Amino acid sequence: MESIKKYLGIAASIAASAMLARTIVNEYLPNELRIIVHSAFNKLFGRFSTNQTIVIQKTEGLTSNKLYEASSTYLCNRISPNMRRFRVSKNENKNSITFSLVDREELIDAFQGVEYKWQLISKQKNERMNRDGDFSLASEDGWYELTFHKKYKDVTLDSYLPHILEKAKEIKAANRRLKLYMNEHEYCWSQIDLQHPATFETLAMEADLKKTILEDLTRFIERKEYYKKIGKAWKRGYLLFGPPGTGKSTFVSAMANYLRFDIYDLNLKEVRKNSVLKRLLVGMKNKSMLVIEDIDCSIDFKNREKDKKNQSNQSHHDEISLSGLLNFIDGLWSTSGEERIIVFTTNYKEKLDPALLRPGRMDMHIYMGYCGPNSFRVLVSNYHAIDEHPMFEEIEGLLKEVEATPAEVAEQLLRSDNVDVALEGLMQLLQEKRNDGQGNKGNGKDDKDEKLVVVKKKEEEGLESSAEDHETEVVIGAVNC
Ligand SMILES: Nc1ncnc2c1ncn2[C@@H]1O[C@H](COP(=O)(O)OP(=O)(O)OP(=O)(O)O)[C@@H](O)[C@H]1O
Ligand SMILES: [Mg+2]
Repeated sequence: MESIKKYLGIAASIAASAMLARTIVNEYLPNELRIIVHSAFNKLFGRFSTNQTIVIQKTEGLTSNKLYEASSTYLCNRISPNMRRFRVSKNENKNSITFSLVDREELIDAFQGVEYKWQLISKQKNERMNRDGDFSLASEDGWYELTFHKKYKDVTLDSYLPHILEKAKEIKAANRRLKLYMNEHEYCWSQIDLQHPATFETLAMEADLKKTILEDLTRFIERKEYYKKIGKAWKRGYLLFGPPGTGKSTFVSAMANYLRFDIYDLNLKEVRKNSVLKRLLVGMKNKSMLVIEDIDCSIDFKNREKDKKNQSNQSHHDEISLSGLLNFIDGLWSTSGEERIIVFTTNYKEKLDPALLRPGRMDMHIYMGYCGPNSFRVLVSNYHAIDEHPMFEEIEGLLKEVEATPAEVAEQLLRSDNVDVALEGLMQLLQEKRNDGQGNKGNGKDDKDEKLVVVKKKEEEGLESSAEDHETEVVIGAVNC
């Protein structure tokens, strides 16, 4: 018993001395010397340790180490408020603040029940003294040390590190700035940052329809393997139709912000040849939306007979045509890219060629309608942050009677910061519309208002062989709140 006590006493004093030595090394030794002493410590005690440490170096030779970059991105989201010290910074090009580890501070992470300890070891390099006697630090080098129990080496290499790479990719995709591409100079896309703030929360639309659309988009994004299995290009088409000012373009931006997809806004009037169209479409990146606004006015798409004649006439055979567009959408382009959304907008669905509307091409037909009570509530909450007001009942009654677009309603709401004044103006506009007898609902012109109908569901054409295929053509003739 005495001897056990003696050994424990010795062990405790060795541990205490080791801790004291480690503190002295960390606090007082210069960087270079500290690294040498650390590696000697690790060699000595590593023999008895049950832990294993992976070193992830910032640079490998002259090139940067992708795993180091991914670890930094991943760890930035794992910084916990319990940590004693961490670093924050804001880059000019980013909207938000980024977090990162500070030298030697420990971060504990868990994955599949395994505990991981992360530590950043940084090393200043290229220290130079300038004329004033100050040091200028050209850059910072270093590495991460990732420590875990030896028995989890396989899990770490086979699952944890790939998980970090995957997560870092997702974080980067979520943080990147979206782009809006336009084909102003016939042959190529020019790009700007897409900064439209529209979201599905601020989009005035009947709640059930919004839910249906969001579910459809989410289902599409999650079905990569399914599309592969059935041998179908991973793309989906949406046709947005409805009067001017009902939010079709706003919807497109909300969709891009929700999916984190870039928008390719194709102006067909700039494209005169099928070959140019083909080049533009092939030049699109994955995770993107092809948008053709006002498809009915873009080009003479109505007359496919004329199309056929042009094709037989040599001098016209490369002229842009409906069949050219449809061929690319169906075939060549779809096989060369993934995660594509195609959106056509129009004020006049009835003017479109049936070939554009057939299932499999435009999978979902969405009617953007006049403003009803639900849309009004969304708009008034967007612009004045209120849920209730004594004037609501009367306004909602009027909205059921007359046709006012969300754009008209939004414009009135924006006219004053004083909600009473804004609502008064809106009420006047709606009363004038009613008294003029213009745009009255229920006059038979537009029987889609005030109802949400999922007209039919059926398997997509050309997929009869796949019994499991439940892709649906959902025609939503609907909407006004
Ligand atoms: N459903 C809506 N939700 C929120 N805001 C809307 C909605 N509809 C219209 N607005 C407002 O009206 C403006 C015009 O809407 P938008 O350009 O999206 O209409 P549109 O249907 O694309 O019209 P057009 O057919 O003329 O292209 C938008 O900037 C937005 O402020
Ligand atoms: Mg528009």
